[in-house]
Amino acid sequence: MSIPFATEKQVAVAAVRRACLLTSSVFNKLVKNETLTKGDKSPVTVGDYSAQAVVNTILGRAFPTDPIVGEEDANELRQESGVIMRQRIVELANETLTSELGLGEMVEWGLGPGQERTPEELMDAIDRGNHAGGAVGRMWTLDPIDGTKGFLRGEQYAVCLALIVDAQVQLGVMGCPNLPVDASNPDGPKGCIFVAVRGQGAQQMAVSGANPTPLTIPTISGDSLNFLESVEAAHSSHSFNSRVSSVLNITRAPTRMDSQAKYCCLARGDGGAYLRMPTGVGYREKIWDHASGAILIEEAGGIVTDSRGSSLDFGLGRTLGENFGVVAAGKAAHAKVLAAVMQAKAEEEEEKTKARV
Ligand SMILES: Nc1ncnc2c1ncn2[C@@H]1O[C@H](COP(=O)(O)O)[C@@H](OP(=O)(O)O)[C@H]1O
Ligand SMILES: [Mg+2]
Repeated sequence: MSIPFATEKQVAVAAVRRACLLTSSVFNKLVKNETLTKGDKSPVTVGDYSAQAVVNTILGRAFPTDPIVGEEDANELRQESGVIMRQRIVELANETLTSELGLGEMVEWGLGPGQERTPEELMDAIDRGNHAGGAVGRMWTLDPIDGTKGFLRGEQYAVCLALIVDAQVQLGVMGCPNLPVDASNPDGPKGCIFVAVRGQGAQQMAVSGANPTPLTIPTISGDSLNFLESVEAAHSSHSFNSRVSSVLNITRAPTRMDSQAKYCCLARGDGGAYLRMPTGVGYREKIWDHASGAILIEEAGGIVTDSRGSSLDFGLGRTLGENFGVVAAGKAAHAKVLAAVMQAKAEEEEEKTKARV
């Protein structure tokens, strides 16, 4: 009997690995004209666009009928003002698609020497990420550089790809090129890929594929629980998390980190819980910011819900339309953390009411 999603896993790991090599090559080296600000005020770089071009090209070749929900689109690049960025993206994407990595995946997936794509093909590949999402059928979701702000600061970022079937995440692959392989040796080797397949467990490996290691979230006792949270206070309320820490008598400072690398760290026990609390009304979390992280945690033996305890619903389109925030933790810690979140919310509400009267 064949192993479910074996080909999908192989293709997704190859695509994420190439995107990791690409993004590492521009990491810390971006120059003027290689970054722009999107309509929602968030930054996007030639790294984000070219990584999406590469991953979507590989997926388009391996699974031509699968739709993709990707973070970026090529609208800005198709304008006259996007010419310089477009040229650089074409150069980076082709360098990556044609490189000979000796990984045995070349010809079949349209990779390797002589496989250059035209600028039009690469812009179309980026725009293959325009799918609206939904609850029925297969679709991939891609964040080519999650944590673009971390990427620009020279800190953490992740290439995140997941396969969703009928609204359930079945496969998640995350590449964290700047994450230490071993958290207890922060100055040691960096660059990890995390893989999870529904019912088949979670793994960490080197970007090369070497040293695959199964991951299980360790049971963390009350005293040593600590939080992982966003660096950006605009993405997740630091003050609310500190209120939750007080409820739980947590004295350790939270570990602040950009991107879904937080889920990866939680899966290997480098933190006790990931808390993401909305900072204001209106923002809806995007499916590409959570799909691969959520399956990694579940397959490593943990639980992921929103801040009200509901499961994340990946079948409502490009956003997690009905969810508010995220609470992820090992099985033993999750209920405790969720209860503390509820209590902290009630206390906050009470203080607001008192302040009004
Ligand atoms: N107001 C907001 N609230 C929550 N998340 C937000 C947000 N504005 C942007 N984001 C998302 O936060 C992601 C980064 O998360 P984190 O803070 O954990 O690193 C961004 O991903 P990109 O960097 O891919 O744009 C973006 O999708
Ligand atoms: Mg993102």
